[in-house]
Amino acid sequence: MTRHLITSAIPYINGIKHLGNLIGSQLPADLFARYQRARGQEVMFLCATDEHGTPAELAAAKAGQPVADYCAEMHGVQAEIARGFRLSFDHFGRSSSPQNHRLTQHFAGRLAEAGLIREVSEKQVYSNADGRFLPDRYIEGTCPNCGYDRARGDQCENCTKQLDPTDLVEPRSAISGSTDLEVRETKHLYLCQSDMRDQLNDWIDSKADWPILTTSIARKWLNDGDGLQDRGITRDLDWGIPVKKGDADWPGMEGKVFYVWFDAPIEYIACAGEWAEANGKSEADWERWWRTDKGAADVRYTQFMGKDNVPFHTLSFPATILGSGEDWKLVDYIKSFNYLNYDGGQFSTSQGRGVFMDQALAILPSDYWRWWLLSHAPESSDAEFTWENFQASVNKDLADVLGNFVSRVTKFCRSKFGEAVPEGGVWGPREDALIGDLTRRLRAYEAHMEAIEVRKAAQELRAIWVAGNEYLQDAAPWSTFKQDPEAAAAQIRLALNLIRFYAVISSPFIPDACDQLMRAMQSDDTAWPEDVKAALEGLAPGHGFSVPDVTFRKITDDERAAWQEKFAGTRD
Ligand SMILES: Nc1ncnc2c1ncn2[C@@H]1O[C@H](COP(=O)(O)OP(=O)(O)OP(=O)(O)O)[C@@H](O)[C@H]1O
Ligand SMILES: [Zn+2]
Repeated sequence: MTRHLITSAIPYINGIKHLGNLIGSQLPADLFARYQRARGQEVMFLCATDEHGTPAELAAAKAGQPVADYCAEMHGVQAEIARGFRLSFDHFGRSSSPQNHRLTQHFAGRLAEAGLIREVSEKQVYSNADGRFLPDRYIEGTCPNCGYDRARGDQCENCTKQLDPTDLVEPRSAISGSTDLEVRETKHLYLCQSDMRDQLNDWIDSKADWPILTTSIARKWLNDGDGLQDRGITRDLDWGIPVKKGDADWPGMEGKVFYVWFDAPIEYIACAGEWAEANGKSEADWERWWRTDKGAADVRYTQFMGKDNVPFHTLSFPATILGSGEDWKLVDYIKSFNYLNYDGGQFSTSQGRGVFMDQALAILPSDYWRWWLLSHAPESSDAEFTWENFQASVNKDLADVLGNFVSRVTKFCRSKFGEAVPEGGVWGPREDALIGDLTRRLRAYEAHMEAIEVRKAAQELRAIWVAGNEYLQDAAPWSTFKQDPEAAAAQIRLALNLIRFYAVISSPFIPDACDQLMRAMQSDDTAWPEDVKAALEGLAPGHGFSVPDVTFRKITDDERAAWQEKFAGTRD
């Protein structure tokens, strides 16, 4: 048995996530976790909300709430929506947890002892009216590049140029609007990533099996200009993890917090501690997933994320782990994704453009979305969500192929043989051929799932559903029945068993529908079909079943048109 530690990039707290976020991280991670559990492996699947940083503070201010309250509420909202999409996290934690505070301070202390943190004096904008420094988005002004008058301290939204707060012309505070600003010297901590460049380079070089998307982004930053840059890991903010060396104060760093990108990945580890606390487990119980000196040596760790998160996971976080000199588990495989775009443009949380997870669930059950998103995952290039494509895939794959098979088989059996698996007849060459075909396809499906080739796995699964339909079409039990009811019974016995077989193997993609099919087949035998023939004899003659309600319905043209119009603009 393999032990799989699986983490999804942790979604930022400042709003409900869109379908791009979902397919770029949480959903494929869930697919992999469900698959490994179905294969009998031990899985620890963790995710959390990413709660620190200026966007959270500003979103809370906009909502008129203290930032801690805002984050607690939004965490609840995101957790509820994750349940709606059947994301099977073992724990959905929070980067603001006490566990993450302790661990982040611990790592900073270890890195300082190892000489991997240096103090840098830098110039920052200070607002006299607000009595504070104005990092990143706390400052607005005119872009020196394009003249846009609402550029922010970290970036101009108009021309996309990356800025520093001191670059802005006629700067003002985003909090009070005050222009009574001055540039002051302040000290910050930098993680000496450049000292670890060779070590990181060797580590990346050893990952020959990683997706090119992952390694190419890592190499770009390793070799960019003068090579890997040191990164500021502290900020002048109130909300965040106070800068400390372990549990000791850090002289000169009073009132500062760690930068969100320093503490966010550490939450992957802290989240396991939160899981232990929430489930009455011990320290040893979570450390056996994370400490190679405490039982995690045989763990395989896989991370899932969109491409913009790759530098932090291939360089910064490994630098933190390696630099600590402690035996923490390093990631074994990083599955990264390109972007899913929305109907000719980009999904955008800040502009409210696209379909958001709550809106998706309000119009259709999660399986419809899971199937479309996973079967169109942006793996080799960016992908695009269009309503036409969504309608076509759902109607064809889910309604016409899978749903129709279930409905025809169960209804035909009920009308001719009653609501139990019929007895009589034997299987012949046609059934042998089908079993041979299904066996080959199932092994291919397993290989794609192991390799986390999401689209290929979906294609193979669809082909397995199609094979059942073709068999049914070819065997035509409704005609056979007229001359040879026994032969028709054997065909339908196979087809009913195929429904259970489908429910078992499709469950990582469409778990609710599969639960429904298992109930209809009155079976709780979810064992993975190692031997396809044996699996197709699992439901013996006389085993009861019921005709399920419509498994998947079709999306009408009117619905498609209405949704297209409803989601054409932006959400407020
Ligand atoms: N359009 C997209 N397609 C696929 N993955 C995406 C897309 N946009 C963001 N992601 C990924 O979603 C995950 C969660 O992202 P996060 O909550 O940090 O939002 P984000 O990257 O700020 O995106 P946005 O501002 O659009 O919400 C990350 O792994 C990110 O790389
Ligand atoms: Zn600009």
